[in-house]
Parts: sequence; C-alpha cells; structure tokens
Amino acid sequence: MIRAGIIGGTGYTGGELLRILSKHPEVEVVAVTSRREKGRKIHEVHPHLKGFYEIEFIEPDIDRLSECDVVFTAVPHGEAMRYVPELYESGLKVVDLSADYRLRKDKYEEAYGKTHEAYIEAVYGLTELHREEIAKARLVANPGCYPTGAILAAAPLAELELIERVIFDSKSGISGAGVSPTEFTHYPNLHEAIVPYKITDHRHYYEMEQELGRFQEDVRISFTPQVFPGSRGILTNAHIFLKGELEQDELEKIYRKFYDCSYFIRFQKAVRLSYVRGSNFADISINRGADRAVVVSAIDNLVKGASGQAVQNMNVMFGLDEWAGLDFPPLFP
Ligand SMILES: NC(=O)C1=CN([C@@H]2O[C@H](COP(=O)(O)OP(=O)(O)OC[C@H]3O[C@@H](n4cnc5c(N)ncnc54)[C@H](OP(=O)(O)O)[C@@H]3O)[C@@H](O)[C@H]2O)C=CC1
Ligand SMILES: CC(=O)N[C@@H](CCC(=O)OP(=O)(O)O)C(=O)O
Repeated sequence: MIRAGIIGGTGYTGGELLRILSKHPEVEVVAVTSRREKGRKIHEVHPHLKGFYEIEFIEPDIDRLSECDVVFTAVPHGEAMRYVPELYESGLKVVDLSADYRLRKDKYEEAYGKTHEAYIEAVYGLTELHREEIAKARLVANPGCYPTGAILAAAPLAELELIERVIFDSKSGISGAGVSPTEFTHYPNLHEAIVPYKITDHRHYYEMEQELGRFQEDVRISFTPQVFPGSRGILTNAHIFLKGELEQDELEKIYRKFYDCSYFIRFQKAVRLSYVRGSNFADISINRGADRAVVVSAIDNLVKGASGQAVQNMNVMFGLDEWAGLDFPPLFP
C-alpha cells in the first residue's frame, strides 16, 4: 500500500482527498494535519466521513510525515512553499494543490506580485497534457480549478495552432473560495446572484497562457471568472475564434484524437455541471457557430479541479492505472 499524508486536512480539498482516498485500493492515509484541530478525529471535523477513518489530525510537522510515500499539500498558496522544499528534499513524492509551483518562476512573481523564495521546478499536473513527465516526477503542481476546465477546452486546437483568439467565460461554485467564510461567500451576497470578479485580471490567466502557449506561442487569451450560488462545479464557455475554416465534424475529430486515451474526458451533446458532480470527469461539448466555435467544459472543481486530479496524478507517479480509486460515476441530480 502507498502511505499518503495530507497537509491541510480540514479544508475543502483536504476533505475531498480524504473522501476519495478512503476507497482507493492501493492507498492508506497515515497522516493528516491540522493546526487548529490537532488531536481530534477526522469525523469530528468532517462528519460525512464518519466510519471511514480512525486516525487523528496531527500538527503539520515534516518529521511526522516522514513515514509517507506521498504527501498532498492542500494549503493556501504562499503557505505550501513552507513545506514543499523540505518534503521534496526528503525524497518523498509531493502533489501540491496550491498555486506555488504551477508557474515558471518569473511568471509566478509577475502573477503573485512577490519573489518566490523557495522555488523548485515542478511538472504541471494537468494529467491529460503531461502524463509522461508526471510519471517521472517527484513534485507535481496540481492545476488551478479554472485553468483545468479552460485548458482542456482549448488544448486540442492550440496544439494545431488553430486559435486566433480564445475567450474563457467561467462560472464556479463557491467551494472554490475555500472553507473560511468571507464577505464574498456570505449567503445574502451570493444567493440568487451570479457574481463576476477579477473580471480582467484573475491570476489564473497566467496558467492558461503558460500551458496553451506551450502549444501555440501566439495564442491570445481573455478570461473572466464568475461565481454562482452553488457549492461545486465549474462551467466554462470557451469562445474560440479560429484560424481558417473548420467544420463541426473536423473539430470533433481533432478533439477525439487529442483525448484518445483519456478516461476522464467525455464528449457530450449537452454539458451540465450536474453530469459531473462528485466525479473526476471533464465533460466537453463542441459547437461550431458562424463566427466561432464554442467549446463548453464542465468539471467538479473539488474533484477534477483539485483533489481528484491530485489522485489521478499520484496514480501516474506510482505507475498505477490513472483511474484507480477514481472510477466512480457522478452524483445526479
Ligand atoms: N477549493 C477549490 O476548489 C480549489 C482549491 N485549490 C487550492 O488548494 C489549496 C487548498 O484549498 P482549499 O482546500 O479550498 O482551502 P481551505 O481554505 O478550505 O483549506 C486550507 C487548509 O489549509 C490549512 N492551512 C492553512 N494555512 C496553513 C499553514 N500555514 N500550514 C499548515 N496548514 C495550513 C488549514 O487547516 P488548519 O487551519 O486546520 O491547519 C485549512 O483548513 C489552496 O491552495 C487552493 O487554492 C485548487 C483547486 C481548487
Ligand atoms: C470561487 C473562487 O474564489 N475561486 C478561487 C480559485 C480556486 C483555485 O483553484 O485556486 P488556486 O489557484 O489558489 O488553487 C479564486 O478565484 O481565487
């Protein structure tokens, strides 16, 4: 069995890692940290996991994680870099869910407006794009939730350098903002609303630019995030203005070929968040219009957008089937 540790086990992605790993056939979770809840049982913080774990939260102390084969860092960006270098140097495999290692150093510093004091080169963990490098990696930087849905929607066309311009219009459930309540997440502020924010300057733009730019250097990207009053899911409408003429069937062929061996990519006529909820699937629909193609993607932000993809990456790093412990259907309705 692979012995797994989680730093940040009381948060939403930490809780989701615990849920997924509880049924993983090759993994035992041996250490889960919390500064606030140390000494308490897992189900005292995550009542939905009652009956699945006996262990208690421990202090985030690297020595206590040394018995692990893999550690997931599920803490806010800026905090993961306190732990990742030491974990990495101790020879463990690390999957970091934060933004600390996703970007090249200069881009990180531009996007986050500060010097990265603990930089290590990592593999960007969008599994469908980087499987071979992930298989050899000891540090995988799990992608942001918005970039996961957006990049998956545009990568097949970027690979062929067919994008004139792409506009990502994305709507996220509020669990993307983490477990701590804020004015932004406060019920009356969000209820019956769809709230655009960071309309022209969200930091996830840099991940989209970096990853699509690997395929097509001159790709032009715009991105606007919004939140809706639901817990889970990110729906992205990718408005793709194409270079040259491409019919619907040609577009479909390009996407099917690109995602040929990708278990978690499903092509659907209609894409709904409710068809992927609770699962690691990314559903995609392709719609050719007169002036552009609109590729719609749907993911669960806590699963394919975070903890599910982190487990998918761990599977690849340990040579397991990519879908091990993740081949469960979505929760509908
Ligand atoms: N929510 C989402 O949809 C997604 C989140 N992510 C990223 O994953 C990471 C975790 O997100 P999420 O679970 O939502 O965050 P939460 O805010 O829900 O939880 C983070 C947890 O980290 C712990 N923590 C905070 N600071 C530290 C620290 N310095 N040392 C140790 N533990 C710390 C806290 O636990 P305690 O106080 O008990 O120690 C807290 O419960 C973030 O970087 C986030 O951006 C990525 C993709 C999607
Ligand atoms: C709804 C909401 O607030 N979403 C978060 C993104 C969640 C995520 O993926 O953030 P990381 O890059 O930090 O991992 C935001 O806009 O900042």
